[in-house]
Amino acid sequence: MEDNFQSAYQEEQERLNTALAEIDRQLETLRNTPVYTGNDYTEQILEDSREQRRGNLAKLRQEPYFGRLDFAESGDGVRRELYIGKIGVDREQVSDRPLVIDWRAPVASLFYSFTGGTEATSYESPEGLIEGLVYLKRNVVIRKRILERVADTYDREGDGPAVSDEFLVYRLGENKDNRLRDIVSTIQEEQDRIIRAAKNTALIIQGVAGSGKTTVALHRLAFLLYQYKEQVSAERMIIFAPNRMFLDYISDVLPELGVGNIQQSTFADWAAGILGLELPQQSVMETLNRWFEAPGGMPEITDETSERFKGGTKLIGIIEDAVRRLESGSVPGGDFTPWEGAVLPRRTILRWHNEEYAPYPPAKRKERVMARIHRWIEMELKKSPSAAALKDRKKKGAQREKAYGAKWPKYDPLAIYKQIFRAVKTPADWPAEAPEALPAAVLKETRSQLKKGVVLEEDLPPLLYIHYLLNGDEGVQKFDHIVIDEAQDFSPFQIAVLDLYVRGHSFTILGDLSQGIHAYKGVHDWKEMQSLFAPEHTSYHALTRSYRSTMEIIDFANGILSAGVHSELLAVPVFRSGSPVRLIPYGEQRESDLRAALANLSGRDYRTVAVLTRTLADAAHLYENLSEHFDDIHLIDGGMTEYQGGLSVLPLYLSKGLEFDAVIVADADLDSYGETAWDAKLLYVGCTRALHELWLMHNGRLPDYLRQASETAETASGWPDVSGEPDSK
Ligand SMILES: Nc1ncnc2c1ncn2[C@@H]1O[C@H](COP(=O)(O)OP(=O)(O)OP(=O)(O)O)[C@@H](O)[C@H]1O
Repeated sequence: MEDNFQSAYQEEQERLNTALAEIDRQLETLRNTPVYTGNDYTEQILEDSREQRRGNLAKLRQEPYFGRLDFAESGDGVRRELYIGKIGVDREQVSDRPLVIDWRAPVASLFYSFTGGTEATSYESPEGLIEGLVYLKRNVVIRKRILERVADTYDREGDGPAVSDEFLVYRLGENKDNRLRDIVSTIQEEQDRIIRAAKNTALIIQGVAGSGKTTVALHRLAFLLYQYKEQVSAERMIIFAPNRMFLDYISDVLPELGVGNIQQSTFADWAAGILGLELPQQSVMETLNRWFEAPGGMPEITDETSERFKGGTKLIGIIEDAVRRLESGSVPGGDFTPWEGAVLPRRTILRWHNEEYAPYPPAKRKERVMARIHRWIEMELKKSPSAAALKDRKKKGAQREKAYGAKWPKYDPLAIYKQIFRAVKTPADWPAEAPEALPAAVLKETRSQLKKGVVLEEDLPPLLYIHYLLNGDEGVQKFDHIVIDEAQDFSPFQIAVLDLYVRGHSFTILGDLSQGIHAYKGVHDWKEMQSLFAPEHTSYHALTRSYRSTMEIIDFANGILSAGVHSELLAVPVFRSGSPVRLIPYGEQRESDLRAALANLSGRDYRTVAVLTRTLADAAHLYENLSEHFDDIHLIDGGMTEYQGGLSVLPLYLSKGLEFDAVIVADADLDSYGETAWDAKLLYVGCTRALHELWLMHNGRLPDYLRQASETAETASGWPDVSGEPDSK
């Protein structure tokens, strides 16, 4: 075994030497090629491509590839060694194999989809299905040109028929810093299928916590850019994430994959940008406060809860009705008379509006009709009998044209939205009462909020829809693809609106219903989203394996899911064992116990440790105390734009999407968490943030689901033994 390993290592070292020498040579040649600065277009294109290759080779000379796959096609049966890296490189001499194959290339898919066995396997290539035998799947870790590790995960001539998880487990055992990383060397088969799925479908992915949803979405973008080079561009792709700090947390993955310029935004920022509204961050924080900081837990949610109603599709009908109503009475009454003696009959204007410009949306129609009127005035002016008359008519005409334009309805989304909620005077031909379909509570709340001039996050989808109905998509650059992360917190209305801004329903929608802690606005069942698309335009996938946490943590989190969330979407752990989950009752002093817990965990080899509290107010209070004792400690609130890693104190609901080497859940007891499924979801989110260590601190009165979880999973009670010996339940 040792000999095999030695020879594999030696073989890879030799191959690495050859590959590095060739990459260095190619880079040298390119660097010696004078940079073209002239105006010849073809030369400029060639220079761009040389510049890109210079950049790629400079990266590759540090870490040229990460995997090797030996594959023999059924046709000629010749075993070929294929080296797979983040970027493909051709050889200097033309050959049947590139020096490095891009991980996104069709043949590289075998590296991920092959799950073992001795049977022939196949992959889809542009020439059709290619069959053959896999002989070897090998992971090769190269850092800064040094070969650090060689691990075979499958060897046809070796002992086992299956692909081993050993290398994956080694990778998962590493500590994390303040950024999410790429996983190209260990993408798993179920993830690969999503990454490589065809572009023009709304993919809906339910994935348990830690199943790699965010990571997979980012890799999928890199894949789509490679596979559909001619059809998509990075600038026309967008990823929506829950907050700006999360965007910062994921911001390294795409550049690591050699992909730049993909737009990244929160829905609120993007929508406010299109609407030209200044949506204060304040309003996002207010929503969080209302739901998460309320004393006594989350307020009750019904279909008439404002966020939920405004996120549902019932409002669509009300909006369409209002816009139609406005439009039908839009052409002002009476003929248009720019000066005495010149008359443009209303029936002519109506013909332009209702017939000639009928295909345009209302705001564009108005624009066109007004432009036509302007041209008509200019023609009429030519008939002026004298220069003095011309001057007089010009002045009058301009004034009356302006006045006539002002008589049209104001095609402003916010103005119309206010009219729907009767927060301003409505047009004369509208009923005095607001539409019956608007629930009384939503009407009252929204009316008073709009009267104060406040626009909330929940108002953005309806406002955008009105904007779209008024202006259509003329002049709008549609997206080639949209990724929505944490999609369980998106409403169906948000998705319906986004569908208007993307070509070919090209979506990757990822989320986890068990983490649906924003139930007041999000979906409760993926069918709510699926039903927005024709069946042939959507497909559903489930990711059930969880990669983030140790088996002990996953078992414990599964216990919360079964007993508290009553969900069957349990996670399947990768076989990575660690310390038991620890439940620690507070002694005399809560804060000094939390301090001691943090001191213990941060004293180890971990890079990120978090204390999760029930509310932001708790987090702020605790932070004040802890910051006197710890240097590199940060308080995370909803307005943060950057995630710094190290030690963090944050309310549990803001930890969604993030991960930490070790997590301390403060106050995991009935004083802070009730027995409801929502409380259980909150704790599920918190517990699944931990990679290696999870400690729950409490006052002895645990919610029932936590008690049950602690009985079914491997847990330890109390402080760790100073001797480091494993301790009992
Ligand atoms: N195939 C893989 N190889 C190595 N690491 C992986 C793999 N898949 C996921 N991971 C790791 O698992 C962790 C969780 O990934 P990610 O945050 O993308 O999951 P998620 O499903 O979005 O999680 P959550 O919903 O809980 O926020 C990350 O550290 C990621 O690097």
